[in-house]
Amino acid sequence: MTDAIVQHGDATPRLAVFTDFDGTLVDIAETPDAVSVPDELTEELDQAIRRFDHAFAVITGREIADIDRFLHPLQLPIAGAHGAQRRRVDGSLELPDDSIVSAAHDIARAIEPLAQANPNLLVETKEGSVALHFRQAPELEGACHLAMEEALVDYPGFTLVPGKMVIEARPAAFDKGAALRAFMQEEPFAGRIPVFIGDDRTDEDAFLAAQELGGIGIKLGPGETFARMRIADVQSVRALLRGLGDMAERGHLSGDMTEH
Ligand SMILES: O=P(O)(O)OC[C@H]1O[C@H](O[C@H]2O[C@H](CO)[C@@H](O)[C@H](O)[C@H]2O)[C@H](O)[C@@H](O)[C@@H]1O
Repeated sequence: MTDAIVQHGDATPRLAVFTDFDGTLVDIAETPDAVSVPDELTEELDQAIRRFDHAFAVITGREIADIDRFLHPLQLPIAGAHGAQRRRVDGSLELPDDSIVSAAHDIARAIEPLAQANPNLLVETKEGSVALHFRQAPELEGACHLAMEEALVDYPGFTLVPGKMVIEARPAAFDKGAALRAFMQEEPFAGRIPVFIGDDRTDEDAFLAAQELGGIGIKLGPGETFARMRIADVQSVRALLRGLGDMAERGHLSGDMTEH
């Protein structure tokens, strides 16, 4: 554990906690709509908000509206669509320009013929990004990458990001690290130690951002990573959030994670 987090006594470190959604707060499912959100998760997140004095946010590839639907009735601070959208603690929104939103729709239209020819592919059009899912047709991974590359030729402002059985196009100007930094400039995050927990390649920018700001990245599962710590699975993430929240409430911090 870093010196930054293990401090006891008078100098209690105050954490700003950020988590990814899919694969981190909930287990991966066959399709984006099929994820299961246990009631206890919303209760635990509600408790986390209070224990971290509202310095808690989700940074996700999904749209904000999607997370609101899954975590109803909670309305957390969220960076959605890989940071293209952001809802601050006070509820105010930063949304992408119309040109970005319409470019995402154009990219989705360009890849639609591939999805129509292969019903097991799924195009997810978001406000500012597009995902092409091949979880149910893994043999089409190469074709999906190719279709996305071709679709992006006319949109140099977009970049491709591979995820779990998905290839996504997002504006190059946004990523999860930039979203974390934006939150960290605002109350109640400012001045706290950032912790970011995620499981996927798109989370690497946020691991780096958290660590550059004096905090810690925690990677769920195997695979190369910039994160300095690892955690095993979704259940352990939820246990960690409960534990950190409990210790924040009691005024000191420690944890049960593996440094690598
Ligand atoms: O940043 P995240 O919160 O991890 O979101 C990343 C993407 O998650 C979703 O896709 C992934 O989860 C699906 C449900 O478990 C799974 O079926 C899919 O294969 C995964 O790639 C979501 O649909 C995307 O929009 C997010 O960008």
